[in-house]
Amino acid sequence: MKMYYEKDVDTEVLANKTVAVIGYGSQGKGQSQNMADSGLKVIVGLREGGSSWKIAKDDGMDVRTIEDASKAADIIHILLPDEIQADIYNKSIAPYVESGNTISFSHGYNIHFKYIKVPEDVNVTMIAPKGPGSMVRRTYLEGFGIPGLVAVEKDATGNALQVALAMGKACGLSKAGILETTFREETETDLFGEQAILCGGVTELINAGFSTLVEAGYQPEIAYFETCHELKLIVDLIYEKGFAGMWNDVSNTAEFGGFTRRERIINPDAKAEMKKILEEIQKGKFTKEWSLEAKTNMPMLNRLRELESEEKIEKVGSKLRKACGLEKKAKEKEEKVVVVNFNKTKK
Ligand SMILES: NC(=O)C1=CN([C@@H]2O[C@H](COP(=O)(O)OP(=O)(O)OC[C@H]3O[C@@H](n4cnc5c(N)ncnc54)[C@H](OP(=O)(O)O)[C@@H]3O)[C@@H](O)[C@H]2O)C=CC1
Ligand SMILES: CC(=O)[C@](C)(O)C(=O)O
Ligand SMILES: [Mg+2]
Ligand SMILES: [Mg+2]
Repeated sequence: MKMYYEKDVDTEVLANKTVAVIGYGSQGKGQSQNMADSGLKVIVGLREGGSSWKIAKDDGMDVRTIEDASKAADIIHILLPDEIQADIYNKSIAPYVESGNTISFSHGYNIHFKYIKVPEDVNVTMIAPKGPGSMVRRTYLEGFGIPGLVAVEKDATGNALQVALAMGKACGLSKAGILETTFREETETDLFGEQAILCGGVTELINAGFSTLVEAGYQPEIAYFETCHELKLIVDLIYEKGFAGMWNDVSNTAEFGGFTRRERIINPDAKAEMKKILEEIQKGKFTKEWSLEAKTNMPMLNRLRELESEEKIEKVGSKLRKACGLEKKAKEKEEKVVVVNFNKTKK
């Protein structure tokens, strides 16, 4: 399918249109600020009394209730947690959706698994950054951006793709490129990626390496630097120059050892398990499990969060990141967010 870059996208289609971003969390904050800084008319829909309300206000955003924002919008971009989108949509958005509006997402989950049903005369689109919300904003301010995905589930107005692409360009995604996909493909690959590689697989790999060294009697600090801290530096090389670029930059010793031992770690059993995880996503097993968990106040997720915070690597890592000022630097990066369009820096 097609890749779209800056030159391929015209934001004129959004001239005089109002985009209501519902939610001001990881994605909502970054995307709203980027779109506002790109000159779009952005309003933010939130629940009054929630913590985001003040944050968005302090950032200079036009903040309204979800209902009022939905009423005023031509495009309603839903950036709420996936597990609550359907309830909020049915209660606070659907009553105000008008013919010719666009309902937009950054993950296909609720449309693909049919939790949200949109009227026939309304566009259903997705513009999904392939990265965390904080990086959507940070890379935009650095004059670049992260890649994105675009999909159209329903084109009621005849220009749904152009609307979604224009939002992507305003979010800063078309510099790195926006790949056309489908709601099914984005949903299944995103769930697979975050479970098997990006969030689940990588933390388990790191922790297994860390505890192997600590249990063998090495200092926890050296285990942390070796298996966690340095991983970013290695992945940065892969991000910039591919596997070959990384292998070229590391020592021959690391290259020989890495090539000859890696398949003993990520072995055929690991690959077979990845296929099973993908199948559970495709067949709806994961979404059933997650829906039940979300409906019952997330007992398992809360317990797993607790156990994770008690992991030795978290304690050792936090101590080291604090001691070298890394945690402070990361916080400053988050706070140094300038909402250029309103010529305001965060108070
Ligand atoms: N996180 C990421 O990096 C990525 C996320 N996505 C997708 O983007 C979408 C948004 O994800 P993300 O940004 O992580 O979401 P967050 O969990 O960060 O969303 C938090 C926002 O949702 C609001 N919210 C939470 N609960 C409720 C509620 N019950 N009623 C009203 N508002 C509520 C919060 O407001 P309050 O302060 O009032 O609680 C806050 O503004 C999802 O579809 C996700 O899959 C896509 C790519 C990457
Ligand atoms: C950051 C991202 O792309 C994820 C992992 O898919 C998500 O947060 O859902
Ligand atoms: Mg993702
Ligand atoms: Mg995801």
